[in-house]
Amino acid sequence: MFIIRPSSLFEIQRGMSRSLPRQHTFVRQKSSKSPLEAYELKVKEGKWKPDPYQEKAIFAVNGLYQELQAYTQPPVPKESFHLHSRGEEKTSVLSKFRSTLGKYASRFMASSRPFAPQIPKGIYLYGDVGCGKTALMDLFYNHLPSNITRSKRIHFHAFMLHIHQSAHHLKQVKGYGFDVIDYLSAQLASKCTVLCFDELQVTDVAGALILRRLFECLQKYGVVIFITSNRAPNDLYKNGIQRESFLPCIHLLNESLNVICLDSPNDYRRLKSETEDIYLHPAQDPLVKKQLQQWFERYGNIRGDPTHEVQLEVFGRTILVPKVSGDAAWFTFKELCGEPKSAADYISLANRFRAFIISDIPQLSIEAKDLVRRFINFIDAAYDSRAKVILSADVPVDLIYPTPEGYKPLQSSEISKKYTESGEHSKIASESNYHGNFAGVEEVFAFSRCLSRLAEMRKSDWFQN
Ligand SMILES: Nc1ncnc2c1ncn2[C@@H]1O[C@H](COP(=O)(O)OP(=O)(O)OP(=O)(O)O)[C@@H](O)[C@H]1O
Repeated sequence: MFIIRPSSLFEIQRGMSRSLPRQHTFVRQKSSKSPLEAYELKVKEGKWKPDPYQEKAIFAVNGLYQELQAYTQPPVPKESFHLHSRGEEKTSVLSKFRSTLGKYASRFMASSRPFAPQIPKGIYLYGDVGCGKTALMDLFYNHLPSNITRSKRIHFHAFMLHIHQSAHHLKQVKGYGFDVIDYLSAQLASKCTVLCFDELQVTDVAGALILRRLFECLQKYGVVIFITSNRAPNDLYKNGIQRESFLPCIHLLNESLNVICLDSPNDYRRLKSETEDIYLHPAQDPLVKKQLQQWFERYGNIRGDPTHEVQLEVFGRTILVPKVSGDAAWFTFKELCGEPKSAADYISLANRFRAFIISDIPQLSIEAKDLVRRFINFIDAAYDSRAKVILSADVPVDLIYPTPEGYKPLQSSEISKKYTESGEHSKIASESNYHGNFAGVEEVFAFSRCLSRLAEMRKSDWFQN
C-alpha cells in the first residue's frame, strides 16, 4: 500500500495549482491574427466545418477583440491586495473615517456601476453541448490583441475549488469580517486583464453568493470576463435554494456582458469517426469482465507493478484506490461514486492516473442526484486531463441516467414509491436528500453534456496518445 501525502498547507495549496489538469493551466498561444481571421482559416483549411451559428458568435467575439485593442486596465489600488492594511484599519480615527467613506463609496459603486469606467463588455456565450463554445473561447484567448499581456483561462469548476480553499484559509487567518472575495479578486486583477471562465455552473447557494461578489469585484478592478456555459444567465441556479439572493448576479451578468446564444444544433463530438468499444454491458457478462481485465492490463504494468491498493491524500482526506497497476486505476461504481467525494478528489485522481476502469455502473433513477453528480464530476476531470475511461454498466451508457429527451419531473409521491422498491439498485438510487418536484433537473442536463464528452472519449484518436 502506498500513501501519497502533501506535507503542509502550503504544499496543499501548491498541490492544488499543480493538480489542476492541463486544460486548467492553459498556455496561451500568441498570434498576430484576430479571432475572426483564425476562425476563417480553420474553416478554409477544412479543419472545422462551416457553421452559420458560430459565424454569428465569432463576429461578436471579434468585436470584443477590437475594443480590447484600445483598452488599458486601471491599476489595482495597492490597499486592495494588502492583507495587513485591511486588518489594521480599525485602529485609528483617521482609518475609521476612511473605512466609513470607503463603505459609502463601495455601496454607491455596487448599486450604480460596480465596474471600472470604459471597461469593454465581456462575453457570456451559452448553448447546447458540443456546439463549440469552448472552441470559440479558445480562439479568443489565443488571439488576444498584443496590448493585452496578462490573461488567464480557467475551468470554472477548478477555479471555484481554488476560491473555496483560499477563502477558507484566509478566514482562518484574518477572521470573518475580512472581505475575502474582494481580496482574491484584487490579486487576480493584478495578474490578468482578461479572464476566461469555461463552463460556468451554479449548483449550490454558497457558490451562488460567492459568484455574485466575485463578478462585482472583478468588474470593479477592470477585468474583462469571457464566460461559457450551457445555461443562459436567467436559467442559472434555477429552482436553487435562496435563488432570490442570486438574482442580482444574474442582473449583473446580463447588464455587464454581451450575452450570446450559440444555438447551433450541432454536437461536434458526435461526428462520425472511428470509435473504440469501451462502454460495455451488461456488466455481469463474463465476456465483459474479461474485456475490462484486458483493458486494465493494457494500460497498467502488471508484471512490473502488480495490482495493489493506493491511498491518495487530497486536502487532508484519503481516497482509497482499490486496484492500481502502473498508471491504471480500477474502481467499481460504488467505490468511485457511492460515497461523498468532491470535484477536487476527482481532479487529483485524473492527474495521477492515465486510464480508469469503472465497473458495475447501475441504471440510476432520476432522484440519484448525488451519485450522478459525482460521476459527471469524475468524467469532467478525466476529460480535462485526457484520461482514458473504460466502463461496464447494466445498460447501454446512454441509459445510465435520464436525458432531457426522456426527462419527466417526478412528483414527490412517485419518488417515495421508488424509495420503497427493494433491491441493490434502488438502495443506491435512494441516497439523494431531495424532496421537491424538480428532482434531478440540473443533473439531467449535466448528464447529457457528460454523454457528449463520453462520445468524444471513445473515439480512436482519443486512445492514440
Ligand atoms: N465548426 C466545427 N467543426 C468541427 N469541429 C468543431 C467545430 N466547432 C467545434 N468543434 C469541435 O467540437 C468539439 C466540441 O467543442 P467544444 O468543446 O467547444 O464544445 P462546447 O460547446 O464547449 O461543449 P460543452 O458544453 O460540452 O463543454 C471540440 O473537439 C471542437 O474542436
